[in-house]
Amino acid sequence: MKKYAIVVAGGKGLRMGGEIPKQFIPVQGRPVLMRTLDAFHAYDESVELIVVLPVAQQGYWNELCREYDFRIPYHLADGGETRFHSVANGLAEVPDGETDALVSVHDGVRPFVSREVIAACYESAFRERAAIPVVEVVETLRCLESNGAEGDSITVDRAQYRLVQTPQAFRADVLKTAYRQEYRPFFTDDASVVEAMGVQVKLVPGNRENIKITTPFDLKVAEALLSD
Ligand SMILES: Nc1ccn([C@@H]2O[C@H](COP(=O)(O)OP(=O)(O)OP(=O)(O)O)[C@@H](O)[C@H]2O)c(=O)n1
Ligand SMILES: C[C@](O)(CO)[C@H](O)COP(=O)(O)O
Repeated sequence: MKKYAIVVAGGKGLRMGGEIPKQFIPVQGRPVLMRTLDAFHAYDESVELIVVLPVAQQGYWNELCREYDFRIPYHLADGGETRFHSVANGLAEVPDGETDALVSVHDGVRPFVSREVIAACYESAFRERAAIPVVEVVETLRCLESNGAEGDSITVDRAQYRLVQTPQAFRADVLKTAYRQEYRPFFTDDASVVEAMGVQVKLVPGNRENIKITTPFDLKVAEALLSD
């Protein structure tokens, strides 16, 4: 069965700030995005990788690939206005009609996804059509009431919630059909897009190290995870 992985790195990284886009920042000497692609290649060399990058960053990325002698093959697609649009651009690189192919979508800034989680997502998507990794909430959770004022909130049952990670894996035809929908602001991941057309999404256990490098603090965590 053919497997694709769309690795999205088309965002602006506003919460990270800084000169270098966060997907290119070296962590323990290797750029984040390369580490993410390494993880998929280590899982299965036959996975076809599709990297989504803003047009303005593609030249810099090509330079980095030369500098680091990065040889893992991949297709390149252009970043879009939102994550939804970036995924849609990546999905255009997956040929139509490969009805039994599987496609996963992974954040380029989640380099610590485990091989087991990647495997579990593809395997579950093969059986169930759609699968995403999640982890339990380990802190007490409060819901802000009506106007979101901090004094006006209640504790909710954390057992009823999960934190969502990527890769999010799907049968190719399901994902392609879902991404023909009009963009809606609550499409913050791929599961929400697929669910909007009535497909149920299976949850599989994620790995807690699979953080989304979003803020400068996350970079410190990433350095620490690699220093063991
Ligand atoms: N237009 C966009 C927006 C986001 N992403 C990707 O989606 C993933 C998750 O987004 P996030 O980490 O929040 O990245 P940014 O949108 O870049 O961050 P911020 O919201 O801080 O600007 C990232 O790999 C990001 O590059 C993308 O491909 N295209
Ligand atoms: C897809 C995602 O990483 C799952 O947790 C997340 O929804 C991306 O959200 P962001 O606000 O664009 O970081």
